[in-house]
Amino acid sequence: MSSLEEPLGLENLPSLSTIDLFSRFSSSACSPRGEDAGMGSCWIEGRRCSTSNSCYEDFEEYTGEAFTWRRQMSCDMTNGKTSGLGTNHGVYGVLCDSQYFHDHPYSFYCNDKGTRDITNKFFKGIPKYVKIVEVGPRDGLQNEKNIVPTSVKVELIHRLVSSGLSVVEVTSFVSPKWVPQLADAKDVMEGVRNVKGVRLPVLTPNLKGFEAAVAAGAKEIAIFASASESFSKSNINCSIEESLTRYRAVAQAAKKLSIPIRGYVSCVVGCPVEGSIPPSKVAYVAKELYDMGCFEISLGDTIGVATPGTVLPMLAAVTAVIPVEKLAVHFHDTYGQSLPNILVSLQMGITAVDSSVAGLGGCPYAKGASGNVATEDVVYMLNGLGVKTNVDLQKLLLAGEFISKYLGRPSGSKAAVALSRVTADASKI
Ligand SMILES: CC(C)(COP(=O)([O-])OP(=O)([O-])OC[C@H]1O[C@@H](n2cnc3c(N)ncnc32)[C@H](O)[C@@H]1OP(=O)([O-])[O-])[C@@H](O)C(=O)NCCC(=O)NCCSC(=O)C[C@@](C)(O)CC(=O)[O-]
Repeated sequence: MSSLEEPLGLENLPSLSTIDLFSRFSSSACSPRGEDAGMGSCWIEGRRCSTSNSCYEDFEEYTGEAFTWRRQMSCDMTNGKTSGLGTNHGVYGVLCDSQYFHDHPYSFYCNDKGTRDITNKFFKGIPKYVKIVEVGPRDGLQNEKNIVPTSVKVELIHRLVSSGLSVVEVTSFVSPKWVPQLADAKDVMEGVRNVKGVRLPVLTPNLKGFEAAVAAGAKEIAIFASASESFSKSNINCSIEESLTRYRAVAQAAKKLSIPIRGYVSCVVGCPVEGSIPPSKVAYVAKELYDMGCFEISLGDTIGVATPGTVLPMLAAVTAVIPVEKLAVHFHDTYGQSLPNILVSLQMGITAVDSSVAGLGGCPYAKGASGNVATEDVVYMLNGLGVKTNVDLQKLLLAGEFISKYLGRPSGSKAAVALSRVTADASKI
């Protein structure tokens, strides 16, 4: 059984006795900004911890939000219950507010106490807003064997931006010998020069890449280290420590130009060569990147072997050294675990999630790794949880359809496939 086929369990990980999970994630852990290494506002057990150290219950408000639903529902408001099937009848037994429903035909509004209590119990602490970092044009396409024309990449980026995504990672300034698919980085930047009001970061593996990125007009960059020694060597041809030395130079250069830097840590749970990766190693690399000045650290399950059982101790180790609001999660969906992994991450206080339209992706230097979690699936889940993303799912679906059609294969997003069937069925009625 290869390391990719073998599920990593909690028993593979070192003891986490040094990390007091309960005190860190309990309501008593609320502390003011100054006392908590700059954490500022955070979400703990459904309470918003303000800088004044006062925790106030906010979850009532959260559960009062609209839960988006893809099926039209209506209610018999005379007896407060849903009635039989028909053009104007609800089917899910949920109590509804008739005016609200009239204004929001694809939503329902829960005002049933039992529903609210159970939602409170299971989704305490989930943020109201999640920032999605779209990595499709970079992480998604970098593994494509056939070269995708620059014009298609640029069109994809425009479509993604128009769906409301506020951050779209557009390309990498890496060696074209290592990643031929992204050899047109400069031309892609030229094609998105006029895109305003969104962040368009690019990956830079060293000073050479950084200088090329800046010359091409990049306003934000990302550096990418690994928690696995073997993956670091196969991905960027140097050890972890050598990469950190390189990145310090890049960070200093970026600082001089006031260019924000995002940091990635890859293989945060498992590596194709080394198997399970200790959370302490992930925390160490993440902290080094944070101390260099990265405004956000994205924790990448590069080969998609994580489960909620391994994500939790990894996040516990990292949040012990870096404020949770400075972290993002980045899951690949090799074992179909991305959505539960994201959900548990949100419950741990994470508010930034990386994903790739149509589930494109895979790393050329992580054999067997499949695509990133699909952005459509993430948005669908967050909509269902009443968490805002500011992403228009319809427009996102069109972007996914565009690139899937170009690549000549079905979308890797389950939500996109299901929703396209719903539309096709509806058109036959
Ligand atoms: C880091 C290097 C460059 C080292 O590659 P190297 O071969 O060790 O580099 P070198 O310094 O010895 O130079 C060799 C040649 O590359 C050139 N070179 C050197 N640097 C650059 C540059 N920036 N841009 C363009 N060219 C460059 C350099 O000029 C020279 O050219 P030559 O003299 O032979 O003609 C290489 O290993 C590389 O480009 N690796 C990137 C691989 C990659 O992009 N992998 C996918 C990233 S995805 C990931 O890491 C995971 C993530 C972030 O998605 C999160 C997750 O999924 O978990």
